[in-house]
Amino acid sequence: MHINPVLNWPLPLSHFRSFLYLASRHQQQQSSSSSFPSLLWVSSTFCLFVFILFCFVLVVMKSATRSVNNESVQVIVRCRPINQKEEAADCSTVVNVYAQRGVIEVEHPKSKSESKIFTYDGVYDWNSSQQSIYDETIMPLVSSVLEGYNGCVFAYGQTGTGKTFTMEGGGNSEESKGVIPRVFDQIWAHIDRTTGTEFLVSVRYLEIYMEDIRDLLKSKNSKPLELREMSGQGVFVSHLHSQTCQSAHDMLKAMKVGNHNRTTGATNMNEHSSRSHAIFQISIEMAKGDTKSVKVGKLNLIDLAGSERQAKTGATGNRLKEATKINKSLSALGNVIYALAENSSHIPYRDSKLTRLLQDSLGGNSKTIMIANIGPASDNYDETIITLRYAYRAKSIKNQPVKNEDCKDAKLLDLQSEIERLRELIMVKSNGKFDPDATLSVDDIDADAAGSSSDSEAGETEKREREKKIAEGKMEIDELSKKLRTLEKQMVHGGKNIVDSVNENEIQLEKQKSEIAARKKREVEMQQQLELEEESCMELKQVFQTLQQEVDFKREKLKRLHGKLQSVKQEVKDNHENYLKERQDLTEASDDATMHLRQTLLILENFVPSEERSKLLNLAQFNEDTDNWILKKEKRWFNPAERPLAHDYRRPISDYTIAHAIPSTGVRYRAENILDLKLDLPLRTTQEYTRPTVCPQVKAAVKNVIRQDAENNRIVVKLAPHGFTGRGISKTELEGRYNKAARNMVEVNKVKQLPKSAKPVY
Ligand SMILES: Nc1ncnc2c1ncn2[C@@H]1O[C@H](COP(=O)(O)OP(=O)(O)OP(=O)(O)O)[C@@H](O)[C@H]1O
Repeated sequence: MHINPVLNWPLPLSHFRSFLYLASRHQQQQSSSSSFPSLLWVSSTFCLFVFILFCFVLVVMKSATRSVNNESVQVIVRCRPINQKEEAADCSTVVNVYAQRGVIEVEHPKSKSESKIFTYDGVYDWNSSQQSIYDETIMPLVSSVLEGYNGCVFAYGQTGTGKTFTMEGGGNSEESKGVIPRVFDQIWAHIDRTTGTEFLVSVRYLEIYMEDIRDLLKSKNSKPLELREMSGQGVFVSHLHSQTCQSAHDMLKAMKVGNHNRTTGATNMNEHSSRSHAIFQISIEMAKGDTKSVKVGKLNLIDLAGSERQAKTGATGNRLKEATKINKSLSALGNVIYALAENSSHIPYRDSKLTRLLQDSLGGNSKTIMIANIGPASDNYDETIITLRYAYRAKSIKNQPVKNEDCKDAKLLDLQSEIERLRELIMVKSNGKFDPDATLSVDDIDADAAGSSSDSEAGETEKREREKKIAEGKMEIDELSKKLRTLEKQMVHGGKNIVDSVNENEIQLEKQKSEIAARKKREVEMQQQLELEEESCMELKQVFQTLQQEVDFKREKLKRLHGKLQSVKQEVKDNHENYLKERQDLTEASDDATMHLRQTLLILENFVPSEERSKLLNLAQFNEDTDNWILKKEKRWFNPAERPLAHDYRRPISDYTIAHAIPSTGVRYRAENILDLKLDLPLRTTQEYTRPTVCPQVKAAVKNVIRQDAENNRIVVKLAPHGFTGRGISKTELEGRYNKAARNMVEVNKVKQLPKSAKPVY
């Protein structure tokens, strides 16, 4: 807004003021005339109108500045070194990394001239260190989270390209530490330095395995969790365990516990392949001084499972099922990226649990970094190109990060008020002498009691009762103090380790690092801008002196455009080939599933009686969400006394148990029958068995066939020199059975030729 130097008012206001001045002059001149009242009315109406217009402009400008706060998803690409397997298979390196320009070039394995070029916010080759990636890209994001923004870092790429290596690290050394442990260090270095602020840091860790959400901070067999959506909170996982941390070490411990519980497995492409998407969530609540205003920074650190082709990973059985689910959710992620990049009206977030959880990180309230991991080998050319294309598209996704200030639902506020309440309670109980660490001594109490009853002659019983009451009070205070200490422990006072951490050199170093990172980023951006401008300015710069020159220039331009057209055509062709490959993979997976289904149906139809089948069918129902058959929800008994009992277990009878057996809590007891399946007793017993009578013609026909087969040497009767009896059958009985069978097949030539000592083997 311009400032009028004369009146020193912003322009619209200065107009407003001049108008008032003119109106008053006019009023003075016309004071005697009869039109004065009407002029005053007109001028005041006009003033009001201008004022309203001015307010409106202000509001529009403010909302415009807010909507301008769009921020693109930052995309960086990291290429891992070629591995032994690839070297042994004589694969060549087809990836060239130009870090200064932020460019990745991928050569076609069969023709080097057919290379593809992609530009990103940052690119890192096989020599890049974990430290440089962190300092240059992640550190600024974590600083924003510590100011109250939401942040997200996710690693995406083909299996075995180094996502876990980048996010978690590749060993125990300091240099090999990945993004996640470095984030812990940065957060706690900040807390240690920030005086006068209280922090509440908590972590959660979950995995999405075969479209089931599992809590990684609980045991491996914990129940799958549900996704919920609430206005203001967005999409979140309900009942996910949240662990409060007091140090970087606590966070590291939580990460290790989670990693231990995470599902991994070996494939041809990676010995320790992650079979699930893992999301490590950090929440940092910050309250400055005594203010009740709390800022909350949330950070999602995501290690996605890698996309894979069955032909390369050699996945079968469970591994194949996992791969199908992984590919399905990654393809849903790809669709979301594509729709956001194309500004589509519908973004298919609901297609998978992963995309629902990433809803805020992609196109929402978050600062997001995508790390696209690729391999350099010619063998993975197709997969590398697919990853690079997705990453390129993700660059154009716009987010709207907003600082989470003055959060009313912050846990820190509850914690602070609970601590306050406990302190007051302890104060009241200890007669105004507040000291949660002090324990009241009996002598103090005795002295107190003696003082208050020195005049009266209290008996022994009264004294004992008083002592008992005092001891009870002491216990209560101890209990409250313990509770208070536990709560206080959860909250961290910033600046506690200021002496250790505020090392001038360290702070200086950190400042320099972020300056270098910002400069490097600017350089890359400028370089990219320069290249773009150079290209577009070429035509303008050209001075056409002769017609021939113009023709040459136009020909050159045509050639360039032709090249671009060819590369677009190639992209379409590649996409089509990829589509065909993906379809083939899906067909193979579907064939596998069909075969499995046929086998199961065959068993069902031939070995499971029809009434049992229909019983199962009545019990089962198909769940569209989980894409699976589940058993129908069993009946829940509101009155615990009505619940059926399994075997002779005891029914819960205590008030406490009954009070907790509310169906909504989901509490179950061992004695509850989850499925009330009644076993059908067989209609007949074995004693009632009678041999079926065989029609004599059939008997004769069978005998005939056996005889003919035996004559043609098709029946082989295995005999051993020494007899062996089966379980529960005596030797004589066995021989008797053998002789009977032999008599039945008396005509069999082979039997006739057997030595007399020969005995059968069963
Ligand atoms: N930048 C790198 N430098 C050295 N080794 C690396 C690098 N990136 C990956 N590796 C090695 O490559 C192998 C595979 O890496 P990693 O397990 O991280 O892949 P991934 O992408 O997480 O695979 P998946 O999707 O199957 O889980 C590991 O042995 C890892 O140590």
